[in-house]
Amino acid sequence: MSKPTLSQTGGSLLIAWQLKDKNVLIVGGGELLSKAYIPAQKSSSTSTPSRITYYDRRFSGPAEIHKMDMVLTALDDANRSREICEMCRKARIAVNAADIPDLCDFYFGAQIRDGPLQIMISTNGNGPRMAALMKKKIQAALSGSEGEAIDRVGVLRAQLKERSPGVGGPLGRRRMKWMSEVCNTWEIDDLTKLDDAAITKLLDEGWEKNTVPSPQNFFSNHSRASKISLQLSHVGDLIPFIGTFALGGLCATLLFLGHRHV
Ligand SMILES: C[C@@]1(CC(=O)O)c2cc3[nH]c(cc4nc(cc5[nH]c(cc(n2)[C@H]1CCC(=O)O)[C@@](C)(CC(=O)O)[C@@H]5CCC(=O)O)C(CC(=O)O)=C4CCC(=O)O)c(CCC(=O)O)c3CC(=O)O
Ligand SMILES: NC(=O)C1=CN([C@@H]2O[C@H](COP(=O)(O)OP(=O)(O)OC[C@H]3O[C@@H](n4cnc5c(N)ncnc54)[C@H](O)[C@@H]3O)[C@@H](O)[C@H]2O)C=CC1
Repeated sequence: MSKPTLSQTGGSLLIAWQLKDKNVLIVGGGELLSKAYIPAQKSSSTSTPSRITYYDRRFSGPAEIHKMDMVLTALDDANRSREICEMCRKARIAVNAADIPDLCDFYFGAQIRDGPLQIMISTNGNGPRMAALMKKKIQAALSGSEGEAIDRVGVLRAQLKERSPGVGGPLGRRRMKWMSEVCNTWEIDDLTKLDDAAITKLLDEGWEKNTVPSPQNFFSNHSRASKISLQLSHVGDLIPFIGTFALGGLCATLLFLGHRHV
């Protein structure tokens, strides 16, 4: 198998764009929109999420794209779509026109989502159906636990940064090395077992001691520790009986001594 190389025909910048606090305008979108974005929300404004505002009017001109961070057109009128793209280009707003790839600043891709895990497959406009097929192959190679594992790694990483804060420098390097080592040496299933208590333990026994325990040792200690505490609690259950025996023994001894005196 040959190593992947950068395509001679050019690629795209693949980024995870944060929509939070951004304004996105979708112009048009009948059937397409109802399938892809906001099913059945056009007719009932009460069920529209507050993040989405539906304007029941025709696109009026450049004022509509003012303050927009991104514009999508999904019209049954290709000429109007082209005009809107032109306006966006002038205003330097990123635009996507359904069905006119040549005019698009960006394309959508096939997506796999599992909690915080997002995989986008793009053929850069060459073969959308091929993107869908690649998605199936990648899905088949995933166990389904990756999203949960990444979620736990996210919590571990946040707590590590809270415990040892600061940007860059030797501490930053040490943090990155330790986190990488945890991710490299622990399997996906091991990472999913990192509940909040285990995360604290891993930071105490791993990070603080500048080591990364093997998951086998980490979890067997964990369960041995809980077995020992279980046994101790059984010993605790016996204390009343031991106490009774001791008291009985003491009484018997006193009686015996008393008898001897008589
Ligand atoms: C540029 C882009 C739109 C953009 O982002 O602006 C675009 C454009 C066009 N698609 C067309 C056709 C088909 N599109 C699909 C499917 C998908 N198309 C998607 C994205 C994109 N399609 C962007 C490029 C992405 C890339 O290159 O990787 C996916 C990945 C994601 C999504 O739709 O959100 C989604 C799969 C999602 C999934 O399964 O997960 C299928 C197959 C199917 O439905 O199964 C077919 C028929 C078979 C075929 O043509 O391959 C045509 C008509 C061509 C014609 O007339 O002949 C055009 C226009 C043109 O090419 O001119
Ligand atoms: N339906 C689908 O699955 C797909 C559609 N497309 C493409 O996406 C585009 C839209 O498709 P559909 O949603 O199916 O079409 P549609 O005909 O159902 O919806 C288009 C909508 O745009 C509105 N519109 C037209 N001119 C307008 C203007 N000036 N201002 C505001 N709204 C306006 C119309 O009132 C209509 O609601 C087409 O170019 C189509 O080829 C692409 C991929 C899939």
